[in-house]
Amino acid sequence: MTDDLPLRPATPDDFLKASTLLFGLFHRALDQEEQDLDRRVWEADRTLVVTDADEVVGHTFAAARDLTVPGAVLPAAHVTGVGVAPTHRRRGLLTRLMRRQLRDLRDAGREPLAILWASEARIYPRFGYGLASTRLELSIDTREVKLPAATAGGRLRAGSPADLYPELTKVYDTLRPERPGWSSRTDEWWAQVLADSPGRREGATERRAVVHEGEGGVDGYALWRSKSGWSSTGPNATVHVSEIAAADPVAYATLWRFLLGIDLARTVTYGFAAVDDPLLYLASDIRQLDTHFADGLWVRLLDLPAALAARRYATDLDVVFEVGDPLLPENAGRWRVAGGPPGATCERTSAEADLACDVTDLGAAYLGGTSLAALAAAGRVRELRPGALHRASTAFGWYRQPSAPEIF
Ligand SMILES: CC(=O)SCCNC(=O)CCNC(=O)[C@H](O)C(C)(C)COP(=O)(O)OP(=O)(O)OC[C@H]1O[C@@H](n2cnc3c(N)ncnc32)[C@H](O)[C@@H]1OP(=O)(O)O
Repeated sequence: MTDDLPLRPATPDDFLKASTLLFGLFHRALDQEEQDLDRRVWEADRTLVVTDADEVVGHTFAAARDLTVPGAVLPAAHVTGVGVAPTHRRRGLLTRLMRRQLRDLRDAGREPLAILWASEARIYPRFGYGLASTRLELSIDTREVKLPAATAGGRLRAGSPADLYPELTKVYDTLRPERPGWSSRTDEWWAQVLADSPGRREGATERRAVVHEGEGGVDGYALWRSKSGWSSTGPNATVHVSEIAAADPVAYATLWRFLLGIDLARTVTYGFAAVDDPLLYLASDIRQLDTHFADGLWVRLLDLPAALAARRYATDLDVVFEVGDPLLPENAGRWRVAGGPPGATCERTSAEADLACDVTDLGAAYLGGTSLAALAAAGRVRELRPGALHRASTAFGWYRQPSAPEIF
């Protein structure tokens, strides 16, 4: 019986078996270079495994990183590497792993929330994860899209990510505290972002970097690779952008002008455009960006009052939520969130509830991107006092949409 299989915190000895399991589950040939990089971020004491005899047949890891949320940067458990062996699937092992992980994280008290990227969007809502950020995947026809002409100077400098590493990290760290959805990166996590083993390239070049230097120094960068292509009508290469970040509009437009202008390329792809990405408003023809809407970060509140008191709100609010949370009953019940832009409190109350929802919905609304009003329109949040939804939904919003630049 699978239910009897031991589930326990990992030890360093489990890494190779767990890593081999995960390469297989994601249909990837084992890649030594990547496995070495994974080992650098993997923490045994934040990992759970299920074993069967000598084999690891289930795994989940919660990396300790910070996440930017509206108006704050908080510790967040970055859940990743979730998998169950095909020989053991659909017998409840994921359910056991998720339940135990939520309980352990909550009891440890280090992080008020957990986040993840889902391999399949149907998997995690049942564990209280709500869809908190979305993104646009772009496939841009470079001949059809023009950007406004450059209005200011600035210089582009190209190089390898390794050569430009200090500049990349500096720009990222400058921008990170303002962007809900961005995660802190140690050198080890940067190595994941820049991972570039030949097995990853799918016929494209190695990863390249370009930085923009404004008057005050480097203020933007892009990471990209390209893939050769020829058609009967001529050159048909593709530029794949993996990350682009800039501190100001000049740098951002200049980097995009560069990427869209690379000779012999006809298409530029980018999978992580924010749903309010400036490129949507810079491009001469938005349709030619060929946008495809996709899910991003899923958020799970571990400690509901701590999480709701830690973020900032766009307007004053005073609202009582009736919350359901079957997996972490400490979060269930009635909570009053009161305050405004400088800060809010979240306390248990016996007052009548204004809104009723599941913890999944508060996770979805947490980064300010998914509105409580939209969730109510979907029948997931219920308004119990007229007017409460309008006010709470406005307060939970934010001046920019969350956007997560990296699948961890
Ligand atoms: C954050 C991340 O790391 S995302 C990566 C997730 N991992 C993968 O996608 C790798 C390949 N897949 C797997 O390893 C496994 O199939 C898992 C981990 C997705 C599921 O593990 P299992 O042990 O089979 O899940 P378990 O038996 O606990 O299923 C729990 C419930 O979720 C449902 N479920 C599980 N996986 C899926 C899925 N891929 N699609 C839809 N429903 C699913 C089950 O049907 C079950 O529903 P029920 O309770 O109504 O019967």
